[in-house]
Amino acid sequence: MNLLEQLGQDSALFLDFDGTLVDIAPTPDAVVVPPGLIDALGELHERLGGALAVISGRPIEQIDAFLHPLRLPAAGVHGVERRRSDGGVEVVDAAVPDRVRQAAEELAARHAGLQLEIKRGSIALHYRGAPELEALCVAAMQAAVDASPGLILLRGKMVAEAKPADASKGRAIEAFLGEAPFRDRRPVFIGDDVTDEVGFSAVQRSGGLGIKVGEGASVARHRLPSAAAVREQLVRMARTTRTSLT
Ligand SMILES: O=P(O)(O)OC[C@H]1O[C@H](O[C@H]2O[C@H](CO)[C@@H](O)[C@H](O)[C@H]2O)[C@H](O)[C@@H](O)[C@@H]1O
Repeated sequence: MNLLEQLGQDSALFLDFDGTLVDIAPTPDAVVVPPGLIDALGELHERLGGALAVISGRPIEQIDAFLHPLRLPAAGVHGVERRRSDGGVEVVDAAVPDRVRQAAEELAARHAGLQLEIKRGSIALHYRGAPELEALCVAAMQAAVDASPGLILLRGKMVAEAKPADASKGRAIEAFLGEAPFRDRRPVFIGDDVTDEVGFSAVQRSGGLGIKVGEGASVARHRLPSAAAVREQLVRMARTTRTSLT
Protein backbone atom coordinates (compact mmCIF):
# COMPACT_ATOMS: atom_id res chain seq x y z
CA MET A 1 0.00 0.00 0.00
CA ASN A 2 1.51 3.29 -1.11
CA LEU A 3 -0.09 6.08 0.89
CA LEU A 4 1.35 8.75 -1.33
CA GLU A 5 -0.65 7.39 -4.25
CA GLN A 6 -3.84 7.34 -2.21
CA LEU A 7 -3.70 10.64 -0.38
CA GLY A 8 -4.84 13.73 -2.24
CA GLN A 9 -5.69 17.29 -1.27
CA ASP A 10 -9.27 16.11 -0.85
CA SER A 11 -8.33 13.52 1.80
CA ALA A 12 -8.87 13.60 5.53
CA LEU A 13 -6.27 11.62 7.46
CA PHE A 14 -7.09 9.91 10.78
CA LEU A 15 -4.23 8.28 12.67
CA ASP A 16 -4.21 5.95 15.64
CA PHE A 17 -1.26 6.49 18.00
CA ASP A 18 0.10 3.35 19.76
CA GLY A 19 1.18 0.65 17.33
CA THR A 20 0.55 2.99 14.37
CA LEU A 21 2.60 6.16 14.88
CA VAL A 22 4.81 4.74 17.63
CA ASP A 23 6.00 1.21 18.32
CA ILE A 24 4.40 -0.76 21.13
CA ALA A 25 6.46 -0.50 24.34
CA PRO A 26 6.49 -2.51 27.59
CA THR A 27 4.49 0.16 29.46
CA PRO A 28 2.29 3.08 28.34
CA ASP A 29 4.78 5.78 29.34
CA ALA A 30 7.75 4.04 27.68
CA VAL A 31 6.78 4.78 24.07
CA VAL A 32 9.26 6.76 22.02
CA VAL A 33 8.30 9.33 19.40
CA PRO A 34 11.01 8.96 16.74
CA PRO A 35 12.78 12.04 15.38
CA GLY A 36 11.08 13.58 12.38
CA LEU A 37 7.59 12.29 13.13
CA ILE A 38 6.29 15.47 14.77
CA ASP A 39 7.57 17.69 11.94
CA ALA A 40 6.06 15.33 9.36
CA LEU A 41 2.66 15.36 11.07
CA GLY A 42 2.73 19.14 11.31
CA GLU A 43 3.59 19.47 7.64
CA LEU A 44 0.86 17.04 6.55
CA HIS A 45 -1.70 18.72 8.81
CA GLU A 46 -0.95 22.00 7.06
CA ARG A 47 -1.01 20.51 3.55
CA LEU A 48 -4.33 18.81 4.18
CA GLY A 49 -5.85 22.12 5.20
CA GLY A 50 -6.06 20.99 8.81
CA ALA A 51 -7.84 17.71 8.01
CA LEU A 52 -5.56 15.44 10.04
CA ALA A 53 -6.54 14.07 13.44
CA VAL A 54 -5.16 11.59 15.97
CA ILE A 55 -7.76 9.03 17.08
CA SER A 56 -6.48 7.33 20.22
CA GLY A 57 -7.38 5.34 23.28
CA ARG A 58 -5.10 7.62 25.25
CA PRO A 59 -6.30 10.89 26.79
CA ILE A 60 -5.75 13.87 24.48
CA GLU A 61 -3.48 15.39 27.13
CA GLN A 62 -1.04 12.48 26.67
CA ILE A 63 -1.13 12.77 22.88
CA ASP A 64 -0.30 16.48 23.22
CA ALA A 65 2.59 15.69 25.55
CA PHE A 66 4.06 13.10 23.17
CA LEU A 67 3.64 15.33 20.10
CA HIS A 68 4.61 18.64 21.76
CA PRO A 69 4.60 21.37 20.45
CA LEU A 70 2.05 20.08 17.92
CA ARG A 71 -1.62 20.20 19.03
CA LEU A 72 -3.65 18.35 16.44
CA PRO A 73 -7.39 17.78 16.28
CA ALA A 74 -7.79 14.63 18.33
CA ALA A 75 -10.14 12.08 19.83
CA GLY A 76 -9.03 10.55 23.12
CA VAL A 77 -10.11 7.67 25.35
CA HIS A 78 -11.68 5.85 22.36
CA GLY A 79 -13.96 8.79 21.56
CA VAL A 80 -14.86 9.88 25.10
CA GLU A 81 -13.08 13.18 24.42
CA ARG A 82 -12.79 15.02 21.12
CA ARG A 83 -10.91 18.22 20.33
CA ARG A 84 -12.30 19.76 17.20
CA SER A 85 -10.30 21.64 14.62
CA ASP A 86 -11.38 24.95 16.22
CA GLY A 87 -9.88 23.82 19.53
CA GLY A 88 -13.23 23.25 21.30
CA VAL A 89 -13.41 20.03 23.34
CA GLU A 90 -16.44 17.72 23.58
CA VAL A 91 -16.70 15.02 26.23
CA VAL A 92 -19.10 12.08 26.43
CA ASP A 93 -20.41 12.39 29.96
CA ALA A 94 -19.81 9.07 31.70
CA ALA A 95 -18.29 8.26 35.05
CA VAL A 96 -16.91 4.78 35.56
CA PRO A 97 -18.70 3.25 38.58
CA ASP A 98 -16.73 2.50 41.75
CA ARG A 99 -17.27 -1.25 41.35
CA VAL A 100 -15.23 -1.28 38.14
CA ARG A 101 -12.46 0.78 39.67
CA GLN A 102 -12.42 -1.44 42.78
CA ALA A 103 -12.26 -4.65 40.73
CA ALA A 104 -9.31 -3.32 38.73
CA GLU A 105 -7.54 -1.85 41.77
CA GLU A 106 -7.87 -5.06 43.76
CA LEU A 107 -6.25 -7.10 40.99
CA ALA A 108 -3.49 -4.54 40.39
CA ALA A 109 -2.72 -4.45 44.13
CA ARG A 110 -2.40 -8.25 44.27
CA HIS A 111 -0.22 -8.70 41.16
CA ALA A 112 2.94 -6.68 40.60
CA GLY A 113 2.92 -7.13 36.80
CA LEU A 114 -0.45 -5.43 36.33
CA GLN A 115 -0.79 -1.72 35.61
CA LEU A 116 -3.85 0.43 35.99
CA GLU A 117 -4.66 3.51 33.92
CA ILE A 118 -7.45 5.70 35.26
CA LYS A 119 -8.65 8.00 32.49
CA ARG A 120 -11.50 10.46 32.15
CA GLY A 121 -14.39 8.08 31.38
CA SER A 122 -12.51 4.78 31.36
CA ILE A 123 -10.34 2.40 33.34
CA ALA A 124 -7.72 0.26 31.63
CA LEU A 125 -6.09 -2.76 33.22
CA HIS A 126 -2.80 -3.63 31.48
CA TYR A 127 -1.41 -7.16 31.75
CA ARG A 128 1.60 -6.87 29.39
CA GLY A 129 3.80 -7.33 32.48
CA ALA A 130 1.94 -10.51 33.47
CA PRO A 131 0.45 -12.07 30.33
CA GLU A 132 -0.44 -15.24 32.22
CA LEU A 133 -3.07 -13.18 34.08
CA GLU A 134 -5.02 -12.29 30.93
CA ALA A 135 -7.97 -14.59 31.64
CA LEU A 136 -8.21 -13.44 35.25
CA CYS A 137 -8.07 -9.75 34.29
CA VAL A 138 -10.62 -10.09 31.49
CA ALA A 139 -13.03 -12.10 33.65
CA ALA A 140 -12.86 -9.65 36.55
CA MET A 141 -13.29 -6.59 34.32
CA GLN A 142 -16.08 -8.25 32.32
CA ALA A 143 -18.01 -9.11 35.49
CA ALA A 144 -17.70 -5.53 36.76
CA VAL A 145 -18.74 -4.11 33.38
CA ASP A 146 -21.71 -6.51 33.09
CA ALA A 147 -23.01 -5.07 36.35
CA SER A 148 -22.61 -1.50 35.05
CA PRO A 149 -25.23 -0.41 32.50
CA GLY A 150 -23.85 1.79 29.74
CA LEU A 151 -20.32 0.41 29.90
CA ILE A 152 -18.60 -2.09 27.63
CA LEU A 153 -15.30 -3.93 27.86
CA LEU A 154 -12.79 -3.16 25.14
CA ARG A 155 -10.01 -5.67 24.54
CA GLY A 156 -6.86 -4.02 23.23
CA LYS A 157 -3.23 -5.13 23.03
CA MET A 158 -2.60 -6.72 26.46
CA VAL A 159 -5.24 -4.49 28.01
CA ALA A 160 -8.87 -4.77 29.13
CA GLU A 161 -10.61 -1.41 29.31
CA ALA A 162 -14.03 -0.43 30.68
CA LYS A 163 -15.49 2.47 28.72
CA PRO A 164 -18.87 4.00 27.83
CA ALA A 165 -20.73 2.10 25.12
CA ASP A 166 -21.77 5.47 23.66
CA ALA A 167 -18.23 6.49 22.74
CA SER A 168 -16.12 4.92 20.01
CA LYS A 169 -13.39 5.78 17.53
CA GLY A 170 -15.94 5.27 14.73
CA ARG A 171 -18.29 7.87 16.20
CA ALA A 172 -15.44 10.29 16.75
CA ILE A 173 -14.36 9.98 13.10
CA GLU A 174 -17.96 10.48 11.95
CA ALA A 175 -18.22 13.60 14.09
CA PHE A 176 -15.05 15.01 12.50
CA LEU A 177 -16.41 14.20 9.04
CA GLY A 178 -19.46 16.36 9.79
CA GLU A 179 -17.30 19.43 10.39
CA ALA A 180 -14.84 21.68 8.55
CA PRO A 181 -12.13 21.06 7.48
CA PHE A 182 -12.87 17.30 7.38
CA ARG A 183 -16.32 17.56 5.77
CA ASP A 184 -16.63 16.41 2.12
CA ARG A 185 -13.19 14.82 2.15
CA ARG A 186 -12.28 11.20 1.50
CA PRO A 187 -11.35 9.75 4.90
CA VAL A 188 -8.33 7.55 5.45
CA PHE A 189 -7.87 5.85 8.83
CA ILE A 190 -4.72 3.97 9.81
CA GLY A 191 -4.79 1.79 12.94
CA ASP A 192 -3.36 -1.42 14.33
CA ASP A 193 -5.65 -2.78 17.00
CA VAL A 194 -9.06 -4.41 17.33
CA THR A 195 -10.16 -1.14 18.93
CA ASP A 196 -9.64 0.49 15.52
CA GLU A 197 -12.03 -1.79 13.65
CA VAL A 198 -15.03 0.54 14.19
CA GLY A 199 -12.91 3.33 12.73
CA PHE A 200 -12.14 1.29 9.61
CA SER A 201 -15.86 0.59 9.20
CA ALA A 202 -16.69 4.28 9.61
CA VAL A 203 -14.29 5.48 6.90
CA GLN A 204 -15.14 2.66 4.51
CA ARG A 205 -18.87 3.44 4.89
CA SER A 206 -18.01 6.99 3.80
CA GLY A 207 -16.19 5.78 0.69
CA GLY A 208 -12.78 6.06 2.33
CA LEU A 209 -9.84 3.85 3.10
CA GLY A 210 -9.21 1.66 6.14
CA ILE A 211 -5.56 0.65 6.57
CA LYS A 212 -4.68 -2.01 9.11
CA VAL A 213 -1.14 -2.02 10.49
CA GLY A 214 0.32 -5.47 11.07
CA GLU A 215 -1.32 -8.86 11.13
CA GLY A 216 -4.66 -10.10 12.39
CA ALA A 217 -8.21 -10.23 11.11
CA SER A 218 -9.61 -6.86 10.07
CA VAL A 219 -12.41 -5.26 8.11
CA ALA A 220 -9.83 -2.84 6.69
CA ARG A 221 -9.24 -3.39 2.97
CA HIS A 222 -5.61 -2.29 3.03
CA ARG A 223 -2.50 -3.11 5.05
CA LEU A 224 0.81 -1.70 6.10
CA PRO A 225 3.28 -4.04 7.80
CA SER A 226 4.37 -2.01 10.83
CA ALA A 227 4.38 1.34 12.62
CA ALA A 228 7.85 1.89 11.12
CA ALA A 229 6.32 1.55 7.64
CA VAL A 230 3.59 4.05 8.52
CA ARG A 231 6.17 6.55 9.77
CA GLU A 232 8.38 6.02 6.74
CA GLN A 233 5.48 6.81 4.40
CA LEU A 234 4.30 9.83 6.42
CA VAL A 235 7.80 11.30 6.55
CA ARG A 236 8.30 10.64 2.84
CA MET A 237 4.99 12.30 2.01
CA ALA A 238 5.85 15.31 4.13
CA ARG A 239 9.19 15.67 2.34
CA THR A 240 7.82 15.54 -1.16
CA THR A 241 6.95 18.72 -2.92
CA ARG A 242 3.60 20.34 -2.23
CA THR A 243 2.43 19.47 -5.73
CA SER A 244 2.43 15.76 -4.89
CA LEU A 245 -0.71 16.11 -2.80
CA THR A 246 -3.06 16.81 -5.66
O1 LIG B 1 -5.71 3.87 20.36
P1 LIG B 1 -4.25 3.89 20.60
O2 LIG B 1 -3.62 5.22 20.36
O3 LIG B 1 -3.54 2.79 19.86
O4 LIG B 1 -4.07 3.60 22.16
C1 LIG B 1 -4.42 2.30 22.65
C2 LIG B 1 -3.86 2.14 24.03
O5 LIG B 1 -2.47 2.41 23.94
C3 LIG B 1 -1.71 2.32 25.13
O6 LIG B 1 -1.60 0.95 25.49
C4 LIG B 1 -0.98 0.16 24.51
O7 LIG B 1 0.34 0.67 24.23
C5 LIG B 1 1.27 0.58 25.34
C6 LIG B 1 2.57 1.24 24.90
O8 LIG B 1 3.05 0.66 23.72
C7 LIG B 1 1.45 -0.89 25.71
O9 LIG B 1 2.36 -1.00 26.81
C8 LIG B 1 0.09 -1.50 26.08
O10 LIG B 1 0.22 -2.90 26.32
C9 LIG B 1 -0.91 -1.30 24.93
O11 LIG B 1 -2.21 -1.74 25.31
C10 LIG B 1 -2.32 3.17 26.21
O12 LIG B 1 -1.66 2.92 27.43
C11 LIG B 1 -3.81 2.95 26.37
O13 LIG B 1 -4.34 3.93 27.26
C12 LIG B 1 -4.49 3.10 25.02
O14 LIG B 1 -5.89 2.84 25.16
